Amino acid sequence: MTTRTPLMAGNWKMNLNHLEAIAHVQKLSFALADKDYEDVEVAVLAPFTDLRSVQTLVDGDKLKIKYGAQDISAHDSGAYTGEISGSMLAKLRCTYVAVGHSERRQYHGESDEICNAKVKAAYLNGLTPILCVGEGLDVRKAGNQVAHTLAQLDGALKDIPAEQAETIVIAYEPVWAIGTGEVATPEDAQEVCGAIRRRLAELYSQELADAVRIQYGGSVKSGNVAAIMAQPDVDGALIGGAALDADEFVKIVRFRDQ
Ligand SMILES: O=C(CO)COP(=O)(O)O
Repeated sequence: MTTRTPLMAGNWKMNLNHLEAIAHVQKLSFALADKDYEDVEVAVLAPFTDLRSVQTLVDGDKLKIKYGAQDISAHDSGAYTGEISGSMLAKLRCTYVAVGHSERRQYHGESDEICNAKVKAAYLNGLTPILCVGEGLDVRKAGNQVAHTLAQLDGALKDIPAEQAETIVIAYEPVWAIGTGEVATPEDAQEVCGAIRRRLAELYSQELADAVRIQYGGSVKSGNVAAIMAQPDVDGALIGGAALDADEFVKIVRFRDQ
């Protein structure tokens, strides 16, 4: 049985300017000890304008925290005003990039095809995509959460070879649980995360499926993280609001103590 290192990633969304980002990462670095990183990977997904500052801090102080972006252009370079390319993110030594967050799907019209192109752009530049999938409330009420989420997964992974897909991180984020305080039950999270892993086994191989980390995201806090992490197919969390509070984020990283 493969052991998967849990990934606790804070998605700052459109919060923390570059000065606040420095203060926040410094706070995290003071609070987190070497032993916190022994069996957990810690990452922050920062706004583009923060990334250079975060990089300088992480490099200068040799911090173990990883960082990445919240979006990536599907294009390599050229006349795409306002876009940020994968090579620009790679130059800033980002490890991760979120793809297809529900807020991008909802407010920026990102389809599964666009997510697929962005996953490809991430791999082209040596970045690890955190592919976000998950259903809205209507779909959940109709009981179609698994089919809906797996269709998003299939769409985003189209033509992605196993050598790439084996490093992907999938974040299952039910839209109705994001920023609402309405956390999915651990059983809800396990149902869909388990289905995602089985689909990865069908699309690729059991070995690959066993290696891929699947996060849960949606109103994760220090008080509910342990029960969610206890589920066999949940390998980490993608944390929004609670990641903006450094003390709370550290408690989430230390989920085994909660
Ligand atoms: O969208 C999320 C992380 O990407 C979850 O946000 P909240 O933790 O604020 O619900």
